Amino acid sequence: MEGVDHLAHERNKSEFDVDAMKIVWAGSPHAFDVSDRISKLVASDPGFRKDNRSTLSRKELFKNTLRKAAYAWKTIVDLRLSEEEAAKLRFYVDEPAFTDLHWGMFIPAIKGQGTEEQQQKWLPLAYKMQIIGCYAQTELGHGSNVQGLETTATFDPQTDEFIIHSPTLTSSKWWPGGLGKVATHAIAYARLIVGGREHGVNGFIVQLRSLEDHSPLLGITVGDIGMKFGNGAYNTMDNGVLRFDHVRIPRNQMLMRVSQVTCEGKYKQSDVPRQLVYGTMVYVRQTIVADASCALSRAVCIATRYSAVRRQFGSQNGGPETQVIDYKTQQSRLFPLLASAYAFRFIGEWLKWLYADVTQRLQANDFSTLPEAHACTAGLKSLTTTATADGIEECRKLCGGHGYLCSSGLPELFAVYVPACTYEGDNTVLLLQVARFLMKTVSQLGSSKKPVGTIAYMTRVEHLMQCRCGVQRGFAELSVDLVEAAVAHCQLIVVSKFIEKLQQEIPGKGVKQQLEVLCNIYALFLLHKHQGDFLSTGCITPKHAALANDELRSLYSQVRPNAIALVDAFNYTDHYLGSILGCYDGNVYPKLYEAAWKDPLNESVVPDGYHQYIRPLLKQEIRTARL
Ligand SMILES: CC/C=C\C/C=C\C/C=C\C/C=C\C/C=C\C/C=C\CC/C=C/C(=O)SCCNC(=O)CCNC(=O)[C@H](O)C(C)(C)COP(=O)(O)OP(=O)(O)OC[C@H]1O[C@@H](n2cnc3c(N)ncnc32)[C@H](O)[C@@H]1OP(=O)(O)O
Ligand SMILES: Cc1cc2nc3c(=O)[nH]c(=O)nc-3n(C[C@H](O)[C@H](O)[C@H](O)COP(=O)(O)OP(=O)(O)OC[C@H]3O[C@@H](n4cnc5c(N)ncnc54)[C@H](O)[C@@H]3O)c2cc1C
Repeated sequence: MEGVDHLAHERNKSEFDVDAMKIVWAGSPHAFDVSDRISKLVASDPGFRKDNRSTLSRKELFKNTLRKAAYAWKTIVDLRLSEEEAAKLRFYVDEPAFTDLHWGMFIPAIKGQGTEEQQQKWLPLAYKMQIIGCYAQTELGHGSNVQGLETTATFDPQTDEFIIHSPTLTSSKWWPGGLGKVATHAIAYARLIVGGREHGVNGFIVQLRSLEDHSPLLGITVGDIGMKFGNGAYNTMDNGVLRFDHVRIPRNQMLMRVSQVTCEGKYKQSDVPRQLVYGTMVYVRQTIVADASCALSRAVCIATRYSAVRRQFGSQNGGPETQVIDYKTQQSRLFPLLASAYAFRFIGEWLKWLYADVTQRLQANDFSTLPEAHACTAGLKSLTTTATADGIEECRKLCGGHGYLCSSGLPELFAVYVPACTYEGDNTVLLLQVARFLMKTVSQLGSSKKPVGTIAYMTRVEHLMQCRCGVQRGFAELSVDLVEAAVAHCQLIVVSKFIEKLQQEIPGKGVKQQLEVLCNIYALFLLHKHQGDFLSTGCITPKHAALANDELRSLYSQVRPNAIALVDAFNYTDHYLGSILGCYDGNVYPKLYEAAWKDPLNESVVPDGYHQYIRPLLKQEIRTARL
C-alpha cells in the first residue's frame, strides 16, 4: 500500500546512526545540507521530470534536454543559487547535456591554460552563458594520441592571426560534447605552426556559430555525429563533428599560459612542463572519480533495496519465502560493490585534495608533484570507472528480470555511464601512463631521488634494482603485465586512503565500525579475487587465503543487518534514483504493474499493425507452405 514503508523492518535492524553516516557520505554538514536541499528541489519540480525519456524520439529527447537546461539556468538565476548549489542542481537534473562540457571543460580549460587577460575577457561571458563552449580535442582519426592530432593552427604575421584548418578527413573534430547543435565557441586543439615550424598541440578559442542566429560561421562545418549506445541515455548530448576551412582567429585567442606567440611571430615556451596543455583532462579525471562513487552508489542502492524486497524459494510451511539478500551468493556479489561505493567516495575526496595541492604548487612553479598527480588521476579514473561500469551491470543482474526493465533505472544508468571508461582517456591508455610512471620510479631506485607519496612503498622493492636491466626489456612486450601492476598500484592507493579515512575523527554511533567493516570487505575481496598473485609471489600462504575467505564471509554477515541503512545514507531521492526497484518505501510490485500500463504500446488494446499484418496471418489469408 502507498504510504507504508515495506523496508521498515530492515531499517529497524540498523546498528549505526544513519544521519551521521549521511554527513560522512556528503563530506560535511554543509555539503549534506546543500545536497539534501537541492535534490529535493529538483525532485519536487515537474519541470525536471525524467520518467518519460525512454519514450521520446531523438529530436524530442534533445529538445526536451534543451528545455531542461534552460529551465535549470532560469532556476539558478531566479533563486540566486551559488556556484556549489548550481553544480548540485545540474547533477541532480541527471541528464548528460551541453552544460556538462561548458561548465566541466570549456571554463576549466580557460582557467587552466588561459592568461590572466584571456580569463578576464572570456570567463565573464562564459559564466553568464552569453557564450556556450565545448572542448574540441578528439578527431575522427585520433583521440588517445593527442600528439597525433592533425588540425593545424598556422600563424599569419601579416594579419596577426591564426588560420585554423582541417587538412584531412581524419582531422575532423569528432565526439566533443555540446558541439553538434549548441556550442557557439570551442576550445579547439591544433598543431601550432609558426614560420613553417611545428610547436606541438595547443588550445585555441574559436567561435563556431553566430550569436545572432546560431548559424555556423564562414569556414565552419558542424553537426551531430548520430545516435549512440542505448535509447535515451547519452543521446541527450549532441556529440559533434566539426571541420575548419581556413578559419581565421586573432592571435590572442591562442591559450597562452603554457606557450606564447608574439606579434612578431616568435614562439616562446614558458618554463612550465608542456603537459600543462593537458591540464583540463587531469582536472576532469579527478571529478570523474568522485562521480564514479555517485553512479555506483545509485546502482547499489537500487540492487540492495530490491534484494531486501524480493523473496524467492525457501518457504517453510506456507511461511514467507527467503529474501534474496539473505543468500550468500547474493551477498558475495552485492556487498563488495557496496564497499566499493564507499571506497570510491573517499578516494575521490583524497584525489580532490591532491589536485588542489598540485594546482596550488603550480601557481608557485613547483612541478614536483605533477607526475604523481598525473599518474593518480589517470590510474584512479581508469580503476574506478571500470569497476563502476562492471558494478552497474552486476547490479542489473542482481535484480533478475526486473533489472532489465527501463523502470528499474539500471539499463539507462549503465548506458549513460559506460562511456566513462573511454572518455577523458581510454582506460588502458591511462593505465599505461601509470605503468610508465612506475617504471620510471623503478629506474630511479638507488639514486638520490627517493620515492615519496603514493610510491614510497617502492623503496621496499630494492630487489627490482638488480633486475633493473630486465625492466628495460620492451615496455610494449611487458605492457599487459605492467597494466596489471598499474591496477595493483592504484588499488593499494584506494585501500590506503580508506584506512587513512578511518584514522580521522568520525562522529556518530557505530559509524566508524561500519566503515571499518566496509574497508575490510573491500581489501579482503581484492585479496580473494587476486589470491593467485598473492600466493604465487609468496605474499600470503594458503592458510592466509583460507582465513581471508572465512573473514570475508563473517564480514558479509556483519553488513547484512545494516545494508539498507548503508544505502539510505546516500540520501538519494526516488526522483534521482529513477527506479521502481530502488524506491525508498520498497513498494515495488504495485508500482511495476502501474508503470507497465503507462507504456505507449498500451494506449490501444489492439496494436497498430494488427489488421495489416496479424489478422491476415491468423485468418490464413496469406498462403503458407503446408507445415
Ligand atoms: C550526467 C550523467 C548522469 C547519470 C550517470 C551518473 C554519473 C555519470 C558519471 C560521470 C559523468 C559526469 C561527470 C563527469 C564530468 C565530465 C565528463 C562529461 C563528459 C565527458 C567529456 C569527455 C571529454 C573528453 O574525452 S576530452 C578528450 C580526452 N582525451 C584524452 O584523455 C586523451 C588521452 N591521451 C593523453 O592524455 C595523451 O595523449 C597521453 C596518453 C598522456 C600521451 O601524451 P604524450 O604523447 O604527449 O606524452 P607521453 O606519453 O610521451 O609522456 C611524456 C611525458 O609527459 C607526461 N604526461 C603525459 N600526460 C600528462 C599530464 N596530463 N600531466 C602531466 N604529465 C603528463 C608523461 O608522464 C611523460 O612523463 P615522463 O617523460 O616523465 O615519463
Ligand atoms: C560519450 C563520449 C564523450 C566524449 N566527449 C568528448 C569531448 O567532449 N571532447 C573530446 O575532445 N573528446 C571527447 N570524447 C572522445 C574521447 O576522449 C576519446 O574517444 C578517447 O580519448 C579515446 O580515444 P579514441 O576514441 O581515439 O580510442 P583509441 O585510442 O583509438 O582506442 C581504441 C582501442 O585502442 C587501444 N589503444 C590505443 N592506443 C593504445 C596504446 N598505445 N597501447 C595499447 N592500446 C592502445 C585502446 O585501449 C582501445 O582499446 C568523447 C567520447 C565519448 C565516447
